[in-house]
Amino acid sequence: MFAYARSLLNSVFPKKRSLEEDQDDQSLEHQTKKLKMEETTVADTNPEAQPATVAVEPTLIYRVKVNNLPVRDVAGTKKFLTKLGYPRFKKAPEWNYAYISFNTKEEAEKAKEQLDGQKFKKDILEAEVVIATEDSYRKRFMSKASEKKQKEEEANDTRTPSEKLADQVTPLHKVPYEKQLQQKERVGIKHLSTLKRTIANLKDITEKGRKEIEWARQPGALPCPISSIIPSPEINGYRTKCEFTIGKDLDGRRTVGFLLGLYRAGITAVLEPSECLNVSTTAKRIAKAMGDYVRASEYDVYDRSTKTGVWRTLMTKTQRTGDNMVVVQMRSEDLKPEQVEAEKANLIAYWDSFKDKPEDEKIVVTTLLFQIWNGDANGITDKAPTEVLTGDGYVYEELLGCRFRISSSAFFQVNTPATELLYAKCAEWCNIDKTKKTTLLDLCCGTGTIGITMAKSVDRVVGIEMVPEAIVDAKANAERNNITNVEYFASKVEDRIDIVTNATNEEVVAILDPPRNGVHASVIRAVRESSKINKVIFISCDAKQAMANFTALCRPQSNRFKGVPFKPTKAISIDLFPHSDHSELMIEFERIELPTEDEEKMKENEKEEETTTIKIETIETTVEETIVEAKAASPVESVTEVETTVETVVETEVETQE
Ligand SMILES: C[S@@+](CC[C@H](N)C(=O)[O-])C[C@H]1O[C@@H](n2cnc3c(N)ncnc32)[C@H](O)[C@@H]1O
Repeated sequence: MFAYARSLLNSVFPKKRSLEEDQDDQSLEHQTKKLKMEETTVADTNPEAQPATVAVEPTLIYRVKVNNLPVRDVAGTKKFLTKLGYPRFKKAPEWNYAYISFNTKEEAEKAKEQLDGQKFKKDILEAEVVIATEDSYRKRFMSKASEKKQKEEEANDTRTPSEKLADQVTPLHKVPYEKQLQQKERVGIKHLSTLKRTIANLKDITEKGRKEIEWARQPGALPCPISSIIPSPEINGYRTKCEFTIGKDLDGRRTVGFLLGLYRAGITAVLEPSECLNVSTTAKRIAKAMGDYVRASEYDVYDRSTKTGVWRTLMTKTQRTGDNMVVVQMRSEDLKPEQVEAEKANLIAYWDSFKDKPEDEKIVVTTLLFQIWNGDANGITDKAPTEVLTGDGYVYEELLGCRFRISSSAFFQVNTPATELLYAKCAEWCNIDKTKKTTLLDLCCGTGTIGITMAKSVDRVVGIEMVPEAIVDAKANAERNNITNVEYFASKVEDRIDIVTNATNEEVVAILDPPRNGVHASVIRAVRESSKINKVIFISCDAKQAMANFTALCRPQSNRFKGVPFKPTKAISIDLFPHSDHSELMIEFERIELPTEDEEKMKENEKEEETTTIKIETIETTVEETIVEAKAASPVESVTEVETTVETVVETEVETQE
């Protein structure tokens, strides 16, 4: 009888689901499972990981080996390294060390500096930078079984080499564009829900901290609204920058194109990009013409395994203004200076000859650059100078009514029409109040595009960028577009956090458009501590990797993260990379508003009164409903008995709840 009444009550007072249960609801779980697969590919073929090569090109892996870690305590190590900004590492339980991978030597050295000498548990950590070839790295971490499986898969692979290359460079090329967009939209949703869950599940949070992350503890999967993905206006041939390898194809013929990504007995095959949908017709034509040139050359192409040969890399920047930059890289160790000079003259004459060709073969190279590189790393490098052979050494691009100069080493988004949509949306979200004096912090500003296109609606723009050539471009770009309220700093943002911290004006808005792995944690700390910044627009081309930044921006205040935290308020994905599995995710973060002490007290009182009233009202209704239901469902029992029992249970409920 009592159980019956209890079950009736349970149907009216359902057991409260935890927030975690709410978040993990069926549909999301299903979505997450589906997305797990996508997630793995995101990390492997990120557009900015290999912005120029498109194909998987890196041959050197930069890792930091962290020694003196506790054996077995992987969870503790994860907590410790995540706190320092390194959530991804490799450690087997029996190792007393871990490996953290980086894209560049500089990043690895920085991490080494940070980790070396840190105290963890009872030990002082020792960190060292380890550089390995991708091949040896793969062997080190690939088990015999997976190596065998891969070999079997390769043997059963019936695709032509061109198809393999297309699958590698543009993995979604067979998926209808509408479906690609749906897939990318789901990825954005998944990242947002991960952010919410990560914040909600943070451990050791004080009562005050809980209030700061109240938004993450609300029911529902998403922390903020996400708008429909913005498609790319152009879906084929949109890439303005490509970096091609000069090597040999599967038949040993000298070829200019992308690495097929297969290593067979030290041989790396290069294939023409003819089937790659994202490469522009001009870039394909340039690659083909350079192929003809190296085939006719008396010098061989560079061989990565023996480190011999001459022709190494070709980079193209093909803008919609009609400007085309070609950068040719060679190894000169075996050549005499006069042979190098003769080759430069040949290249000038060669590219010049394409200006007068029939329309379908015509190539107008507006600037030709040349780089000598005898080092190991592959690709155009900033460690060697680039010589301008023809033109002024720049290409120019039009974007949102402004004209931008781009040098060979400067970053510029590779899909111009989609970038216009991204920046226009970013400006809309900045929602600049023109009656107020606003400073716009353009962090990781590249050639200054975002700040310059928005400069007229703000009082001041401050741009920080680590590539000095890009800052020279940014200054020239501001001048060219008659923008006078900008200031630029050639530095890593983390080395000039004073600029972030000291930014003052009536309003300060920060736009963070970092590389795929985000910014150093100190930048996020500076943004949080700069009380004038109330809005951050974060543009990320790899939200999975930027998650540590998002979390750092939103986590409650602590000794390490001071300053009132932010919360995500809206988000949108923009597809800058059709046929690849990447897109940009833009998130608006706003500083949370904490109630004052008085407001807090008033709220508490109101809440208490409200809860009591609601509970009493609910209980009254419940008693009535329950009695009616009980009467209907229990003809054999005495109605009075049912009434009494139900009332007893309700009273007990009231007592416990109050
Ligand atoms: C995704 S790009 C964005 C550039 C620019 N906002 C644009 O849209 O053209 C990232 C830029 O951050 C720069 N960068 C990378 N790490 C940096 C750091 N630690 N400090 C400052 N700039 C950095 C890169 O050189 C690159 O220009």
